[in-house]
Amino acid sequence: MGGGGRRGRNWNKSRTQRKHFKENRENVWKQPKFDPSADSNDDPSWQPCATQNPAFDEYYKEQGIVAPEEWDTFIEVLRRQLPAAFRINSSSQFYSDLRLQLENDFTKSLQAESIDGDEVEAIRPLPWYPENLAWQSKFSRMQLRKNQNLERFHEFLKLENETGNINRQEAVSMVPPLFLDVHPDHFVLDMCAAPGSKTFQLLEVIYKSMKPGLLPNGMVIANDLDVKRCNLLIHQTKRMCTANLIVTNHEAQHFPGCRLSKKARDIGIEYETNSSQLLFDRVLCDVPCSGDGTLRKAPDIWRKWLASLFPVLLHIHLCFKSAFGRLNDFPLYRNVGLGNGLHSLQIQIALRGISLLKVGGQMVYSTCSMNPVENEAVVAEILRKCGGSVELIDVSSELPELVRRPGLRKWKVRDKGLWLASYKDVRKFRRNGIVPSMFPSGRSDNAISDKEDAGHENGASIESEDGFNLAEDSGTGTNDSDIEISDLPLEHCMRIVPHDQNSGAFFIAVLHKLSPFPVLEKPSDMQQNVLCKNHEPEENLTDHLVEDIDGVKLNTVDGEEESSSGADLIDKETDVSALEVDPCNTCEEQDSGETEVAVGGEADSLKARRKRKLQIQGKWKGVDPVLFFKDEAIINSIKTFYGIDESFPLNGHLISRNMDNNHVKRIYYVSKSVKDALELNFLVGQQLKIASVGLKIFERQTSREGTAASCAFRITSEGLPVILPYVTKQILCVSQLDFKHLLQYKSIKFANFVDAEFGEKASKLMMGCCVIVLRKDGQASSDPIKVDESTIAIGCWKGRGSLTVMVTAIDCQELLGRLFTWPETDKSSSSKEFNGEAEVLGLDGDQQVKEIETI
Ligand SMILES: C[S@@+](CC[C@H](N)C(=O)[O-])C[C@H]1O[C@@H](n2cnc3c(N)ncnc32)[C@H](O)[C@@H]1O
Repeated sequence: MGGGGRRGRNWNKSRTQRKHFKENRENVWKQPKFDPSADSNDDPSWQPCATQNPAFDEYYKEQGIVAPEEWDTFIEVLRRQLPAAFRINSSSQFYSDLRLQLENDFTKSLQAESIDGDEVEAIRPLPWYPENLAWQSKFSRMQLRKNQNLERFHEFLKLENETGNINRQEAVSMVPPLFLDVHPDHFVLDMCAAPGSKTFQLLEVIYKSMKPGLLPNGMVIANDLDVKRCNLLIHQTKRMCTANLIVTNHEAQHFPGCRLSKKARDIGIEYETNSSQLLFDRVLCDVPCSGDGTLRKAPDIWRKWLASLFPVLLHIHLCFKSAFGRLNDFPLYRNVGLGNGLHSLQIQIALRGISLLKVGGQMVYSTCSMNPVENEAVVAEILRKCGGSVELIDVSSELPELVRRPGLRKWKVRDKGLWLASYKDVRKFRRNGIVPSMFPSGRSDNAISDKEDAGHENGASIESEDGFNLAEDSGTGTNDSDIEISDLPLEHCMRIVPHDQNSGAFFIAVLHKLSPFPVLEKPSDMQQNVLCKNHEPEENLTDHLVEDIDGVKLNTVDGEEESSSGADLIDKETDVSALEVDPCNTCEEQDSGETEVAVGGEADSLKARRKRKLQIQGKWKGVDPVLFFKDEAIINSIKTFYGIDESFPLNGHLISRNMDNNHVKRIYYVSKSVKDALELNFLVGQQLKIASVGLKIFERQTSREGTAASCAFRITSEGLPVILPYVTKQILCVSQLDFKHLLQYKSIKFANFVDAEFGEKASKLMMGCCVIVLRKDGQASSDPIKVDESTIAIGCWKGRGSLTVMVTAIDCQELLGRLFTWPETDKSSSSKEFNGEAEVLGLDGDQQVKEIETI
């Protein structure tokens, strides 16, 4: 459905896409996995101890995560169910209608239904989220499902969630993108993006105020390491129907630099935007973390803190506590261990993010963990590693309604039952797992001597120590005067805790890149020489930084482990892999002499040949190749059939994922920004492993009436908003009544349209796909079609005797409701009505829609 604008983009999806989406994406309004309210409110066997964990208490009390006098409130709120929150998609064509519906209709009607005369507002906008676009409901998902009085609201949430008009998202998870300060022309990298709620938010900003038929200059690259979660990300973001997104599947800490080689630049190959590397204005670094900030949403985390224990140990633990009246120190620290274990990875990912940031750009580092080792310690290490090239921004005056606390400047590290105040407390045999950067000072120079450590190493076990103490008498015997305090301005970080505004917990830091990375503290002579020689320190240095941190060999750009000397590492740049044939692929154009030709000066032809060659290859095994679709015959047939205006940029913007042009089923559209990035990616040897790119705009189509259509491709629902202003043929305006009938009955014979003139015109369209635009109030049937933000259009199929909508049932339902008041929720009666009237009108309804399947 093409609303000429953003509305259509979000609720026009193919049947196939919807199916996949349903299978892959949790529709939280339908099938909650866990509902603590159900337990607490309805189930007498509910066990409060499921939300208790002495180890958790002990750990966070010691860290001073909240003041001692707040502790009880903090824990009490943590144990309560999390209010459901959701966001209106601000790029939806109907976003202001949705907001009005919430503000005027549901706010009042739900309050009237309020249970037990409860004073708490049934739903309310989150005060810190701009423009009343984010809302919180006091009802649990179970209440929404089971309470008849809430049914209309529940149906609303389900429908709008499925059509992409609203997104269910934990309130605090909405915060990091707000601090990223994204603009529509920004290149944004979302490093750990799945399942994609923040990516969706970023895309909304990129699309803000975009006119119909125009695409923003910016783009988002959303990356995730996990293939399955990448699929979730793809299906989540498909609801956004965007041409400005690339989804990639890399380890974020090794995200490709896509940097043109010096050699390539020397011979004149230049990336369109005159830059030689894919750099970003904004980076979101929402890293993998232990996740205890989501305890209210996922209460099983309470148990996971104890997961490594046998229940009997827990029992002993609790007995011990009651007998001796103090917290003991069993090794319950699964999450502490997890947090410690993630610390180095989090640093690596964040540093890679900084390295891919343009000078002047901003990065948000965030976690849903409360643990300072995953939070402040990581930020401190970034600042130390980057010298003065990165600053931590004070954003305390932004979003004043958002209650948050400054970051900590002191904390301790917990390891194997011991509290460690500084690195000198780390026993030698634990120094692989506990690193200096976990401590506030980040220093290793005061490490305990081997001699002192010998006792630990040779078997003086943890058990022999007094490991059952907290701060006052911690296992290492450290006292408060030993505790390190960071000299970095970590108070500029922010921590959101649950009891401040009835939310989950989150940690956020905003970093600003002031200059290229400095030279490493002690680079080897070789590195220094190479850096000076090439005058291009940044990428290489970044690579070294990563190497320095994790001690792991870098991957080369084509995925093979770097094993060469430092000089090679610099010299390799990206050109070698960019210009070489991928050994995994066979290519018609084997080109042993290409490099010499280039040096010999035939840069243009070489450039063209290389591009062509790389395009016909699929570099990444198991991933469909990304190819620029250039089949003139097909493109011309599409242009001619739909009369696509020359001003619509098609050339170079079409992508297929199939090497065989004769069997291309789907053609994707990419924005100029994505096109440029893809071109660069080809030039650098397809470093990006692209799982998904662009917007499906054309799809090969047939019907039960055969393939008589002179154009084999239909315009997809999601592609329609982009191309609608440029379509001059196969397009008709329809009256409100006939539009309503089309949505209701799905297929109408030409003779049965109320507006006979429209039926006549429709019968004269060419067989195949066409576009039907809803006529606006006051518009005459003879007026030319003008597309603006309020234009509503749908794709239809012109058959021999009838016109059939090519819009999914749920989209028809949503549009009917939105345009012509909501249909009854009683589906049985509405489908009966539909079938009965359809028979009278001689329609085949849904059945015919099903016949028009893609091939
Ligand atoms: C906190 S979640 C991200 C949530 C996401 N930003 C959102 O708002 O929907 C962390 C993600 O990092 C991914 N991940 C874990 N290790 C990674 C790595 N080394 N590189 C990239 N992604 C990674 C996980 O698969 C997971 O999807």
